[in-house]
Amino acid sequence: MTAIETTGLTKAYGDLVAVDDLDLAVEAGEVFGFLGPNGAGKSTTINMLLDFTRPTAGSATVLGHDAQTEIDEISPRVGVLPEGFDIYPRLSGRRHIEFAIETKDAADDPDAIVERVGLSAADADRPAGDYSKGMRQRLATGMALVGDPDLLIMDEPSSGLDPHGIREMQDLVRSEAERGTTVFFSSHILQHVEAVCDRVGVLNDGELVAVDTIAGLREEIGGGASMELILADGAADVREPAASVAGITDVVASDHTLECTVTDPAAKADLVIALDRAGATIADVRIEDVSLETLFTALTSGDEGEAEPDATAAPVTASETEVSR
Ligand SMILES: Nc1ncnc2c1ncn2[C@@H]1O[C@H](COP(=O)(O)OP(=O)(O)OP(=O)(O)O)[C@@H](O)[C@H]1O
Repeated sequence: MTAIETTGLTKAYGDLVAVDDLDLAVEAGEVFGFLGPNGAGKSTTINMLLDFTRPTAGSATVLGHDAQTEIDEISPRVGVLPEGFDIYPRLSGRRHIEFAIETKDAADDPDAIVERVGLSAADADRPAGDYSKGMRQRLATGMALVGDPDLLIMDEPSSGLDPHGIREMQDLVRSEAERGTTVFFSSHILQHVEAVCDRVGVLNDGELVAVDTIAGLREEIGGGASMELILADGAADVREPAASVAGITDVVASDHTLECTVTDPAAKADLVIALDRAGATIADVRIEDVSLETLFTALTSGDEGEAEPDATAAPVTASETEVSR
């Protein structure tokens, strides 16, 4: 069964087409990453799935029901972690959870939910207005989990979380998926998506530019790994035999180092065999996959096929790679 299916889903604001003819299918039980740079149309898509916004054209079904005409069938079975969640500053965290339980007419234990999202019992008693951004995000996640939803829609769930919180959120997504929940996870931070998602859909300027596993996307972009070999007797003499291996390009020899680009994964072994036959003694080998940043820059800037390997990619700031325009 498909948990989410959109057909020609389109939303225009005047001349601006925020979501353009989107055909997307997310299978039940899947953790699906919805990726794209700022302004790509992710939130607009989510808003149409939840009938917060009406499409200009096309349609969507959620859990088998039409998102526009059967939202009352959908809402009780969906947990939503919205982007920019509003709190009631004077109400405690626990009261927020209790409120969500009452609204959904669910039977959850508020303390169990508080614990599940990593808030302490003492924090749960504090007014939510005093919470840090990360604590608010945990609270919003807890409210989304109320009623054991079949589908969890998370809009930038790692927003405001520290690295420890991000790991906990990823564990939580995995454990929800193990319970059979479908998770639709929107983000512009690639590592967060790669860590938890079975497949990703990449949105750019309102259009879906790719749907695949991260490994599949890497392959689609051209394999593009880089390989560096250290040769005991120097690299100059084996440049030619290396360059003649199918799937090996851009061979550069300097001193004892041979660097090249691998466009076909099978060529790595062929290169080692070719160098051995040419009499080279390989002292070390280093292989780098295409970086996520390079991969998504290629997907979202229209430079498909020009992905560069990690070794030559621009330095990544902090520990995150973001899709940026
Ligand atoms: N109510 C609105 N009126 C006019 N334009 C809008 C409206 N809502 C969204 N847009 C525009 O639609 C485009 C897509 O916005 P959207 O919020 O869906 O992107 P996003 O992928 O969720 O971005 P982000 O990662 O920054 O949250 C943007 O150009 C945005 O300015």
